[in-house]
Amino acid sequence: MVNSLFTKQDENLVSMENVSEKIKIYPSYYLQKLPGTSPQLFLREGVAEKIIRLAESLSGQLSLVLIDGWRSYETQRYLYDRAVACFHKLGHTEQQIKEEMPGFVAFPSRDPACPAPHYSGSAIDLTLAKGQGWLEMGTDFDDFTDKAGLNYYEGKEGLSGSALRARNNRRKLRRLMESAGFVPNPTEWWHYSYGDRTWAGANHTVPLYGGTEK
Ligand SMILES: C[C@@H](N)C(=O)N[C@H](C)C(=O)O
Ligand SMILES: [Zn+2]
Repeated sequence: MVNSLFTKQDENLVSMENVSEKIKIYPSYYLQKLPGTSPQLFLREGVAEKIIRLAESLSGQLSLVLIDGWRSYETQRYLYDRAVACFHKLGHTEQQIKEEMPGFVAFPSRDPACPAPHYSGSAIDLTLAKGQGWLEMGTDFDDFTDKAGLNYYEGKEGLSGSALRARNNRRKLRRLMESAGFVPNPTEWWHYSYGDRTWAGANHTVPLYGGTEK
């Protein structure tokens, strides 16, 4: 697939800074001083509009915390290599790593046919907050274990109070994001996308956005 086939490839990346009182930015990778990061968070214009509309619809003290949006190739490469090294250290086999990686960190591809989702500016990592506190989700951001799975708490009996809160908060984030047209990543409760190849697969259509530089 070539870039001209992405119908929204010309859309700009826009900064999410000061776009809504209901949106806070927590640039985790910049704060970790990873290569290729910046304190700003960028999304494709159409994706940004959806997120702003969603945020503005939140009631009371609820708000969105955006953790990552458009991601440079350099950052994607770093995250990928770091996760592989971490899985090796934990004793995972090559086969396990091959199977686990796509769910947790996409391959750092700039291939127009198959760009890493965040490199297209249409994938987003986020959570919900109430006042200053982030809602309980059961794991930290970028916890690359089964526990981060979107449905980890579903269908489990005898959940503790905090597990029940995490289950309900994951459901809440999912309901909000899906009703705005985003698709979730089954292995990471914080990752959603609109218009990338994951979204296209789930909607039996073609991606709207390819990879892009800032
Ligand atoms: C690394 C994590 N925050 C994330 O975004 N994972 C997905 C699978 C990705 O890298 O596209
Ligand atoms: Zn993500």
